[in-house]
Amino acid sequence: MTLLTLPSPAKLNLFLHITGRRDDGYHELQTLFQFIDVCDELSFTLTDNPDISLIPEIEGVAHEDNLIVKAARILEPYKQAHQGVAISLTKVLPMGGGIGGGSSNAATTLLALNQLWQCHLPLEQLAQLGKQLGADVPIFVFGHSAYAEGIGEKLTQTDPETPYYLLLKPNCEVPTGQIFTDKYLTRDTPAIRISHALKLEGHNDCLEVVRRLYPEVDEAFLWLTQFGDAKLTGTGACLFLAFESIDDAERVRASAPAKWQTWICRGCNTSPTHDALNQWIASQHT
Ligand SMILES: C[C@](O)(CO)[C@H](O)COP(=O)(O)OP(=O)(O)OC[C@H]1O[C@@H](n2ccc(N)nc2=O)[C@H](O)[C@@H]1O
Ligand SMILES: Nc1ncnc2c1ncn2[C@@H]1O[C@H](COP(=O)(O)OP(=O)(O)OP(=O)(O)O)[C@@H](O)[C@H]1O
Repeated sequence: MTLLTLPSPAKLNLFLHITGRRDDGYHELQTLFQFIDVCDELSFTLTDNPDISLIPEIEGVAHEDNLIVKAARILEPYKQAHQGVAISLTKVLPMGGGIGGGSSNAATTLLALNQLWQCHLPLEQLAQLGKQLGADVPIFVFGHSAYAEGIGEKLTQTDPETPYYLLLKPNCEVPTGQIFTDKYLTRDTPAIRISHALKLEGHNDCLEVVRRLYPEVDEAFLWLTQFGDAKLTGTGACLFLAFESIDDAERVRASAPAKWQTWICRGCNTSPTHDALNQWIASQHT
């Protein structure tokens, strides 16, 4: 029985500029992605029947709508084996948080089944397949911090600093589509050069719209701003603040109102999924 267990991390958008809107309604972005070591966990066991099972299902998400199942279905035509897969999920990452949990789960599934089903697809092809499931899937497939353009799929690998972060989830979920269709969203931030991206004190163009629509985010943003340069990730709802020391981060966390979920985490420039997968591959060859 082959068992592969992988972490499925969250991402932060260290900045997110919206530079335009395409004819299909999708937005042109310039953003800097970094992973954090807050993760869901997915376990994959090959089975003798061709089914794709998932335990537990996510409440409110139908089996075939789950991005884990969708990712497995996308890979099915490429599999060299007749086996199906039993997947178990430990969900930690809040949904509608702007930290990309669903996209991360999809990418982790693509990476795991590419090995277990012996599909032998290169990362570029996995990312291309994953893009159909969400704009954030390619970065999780690629597995290295990157500066992104296009709708988030044109990636340039980079290595930003890896501070500690206090991640804070206000008591609400923000649907990505709602923010991108808001008429007050800034869509004309001047494009920057890639070479400037790492030196940039960038901002998130979604912040003002999210604060106006979600008073919970506004309140949490004002609270976190007392301690430094608080930022929104993606289209929210999560906010984050960087710290040089874990003790400083812990002190601020200790004073956070109990109604908000908080995590202390560390930025990582390689995805924990890839670290674990590489270890597993190495163990298969010994
Ligand atoms: C905001 C980010 O999280 C930044 O990393 C992503 O761009 C969003 O990625 P995602 O959640 O995977 O988004 P998708 O599931 O592809 O899209 C959700 C909805 O957001 C809008 N959307 C998304 C990405 C983008 N570049 N422009 C858009 O206008 C579209 O209306 C789409 O229907
Ligand atoms: N495996 C999954 N994990 C989380 N959400 C899923 C999953 N499969 C489907 N979904 C759906 O995707 C929606 C978005 O979830 P997700 O956790 O990716 O939010 P998000 O962090 O705001 O995403 P993003 O940062 O990509 O905008 C959920 O509300 C849920 O309906």
